[in-house]
Amino acid sequence: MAPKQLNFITGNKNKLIEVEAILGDTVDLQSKSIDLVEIQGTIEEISADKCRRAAEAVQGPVLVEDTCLCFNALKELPGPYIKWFLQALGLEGLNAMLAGFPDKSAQAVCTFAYSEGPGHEPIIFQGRTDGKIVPARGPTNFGWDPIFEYEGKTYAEMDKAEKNKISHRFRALEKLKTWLKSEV
Ligand SMILES: O=c1nc[nH]c2c1ncn2[C@H]1C[C@H](O)[C@@H](COP(=O)(O)OP(=O)(O)OP(=O)(O)O)O1
Ligand SMILES: [Mg+2]
Repeated sequence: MAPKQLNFITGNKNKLIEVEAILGDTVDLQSKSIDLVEIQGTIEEISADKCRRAAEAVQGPVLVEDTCLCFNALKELPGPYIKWFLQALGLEGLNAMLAGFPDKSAQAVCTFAYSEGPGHEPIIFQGRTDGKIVPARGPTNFGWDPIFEYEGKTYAEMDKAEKNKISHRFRALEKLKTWLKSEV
């Protein structure tokens, strides 16, 4: 059964702002900031595990999301570990990682996981946007937005509405929305 309300658990306020903007009034969105432990593994394993932990933490239905930035030349690394690479190396360092490779292409991957509560298997919704890694351009308020270029503009150079029409997060939420409608 699809829920009428979603409780989005995230410690990242920029994610929440985008999710609110993309979902609009299609669903009643609640949220709670919890810093969840994240395991190592495939993208799907990490999201599902994060979802189970969130369901345990709030003892109820939850939505979580995990974002990856995959460099194709590096066999999709840093992937789910991008947060720690960004923190350690910064935007310039992420560019430098690709210095020895002609292929600068990358994929932004967003994986939502929804669970009805503790003991319920998470359902996964994934969206992907293909782009390339470039020297930083645009405002630096959200993660790696300034170095991810899609069709000539970095995410950071786009206004919010523009990013929210083509982003990995938008594409994942389209699938979530379809599921919400199909289960009514
Ligand atoms: O659209 C995005 N544009 C640019 N940067 C982004 C985006 N979305 C996530 N990010 C950054 C945040 C974090 O450095 C890493 C993902 O890590 P990730 O674990 O999914 O996010 P988080 O720890 O900040 O929040 P959460 O509490 O939901 O796990 O990429
Ligand atoms: Mg996280």
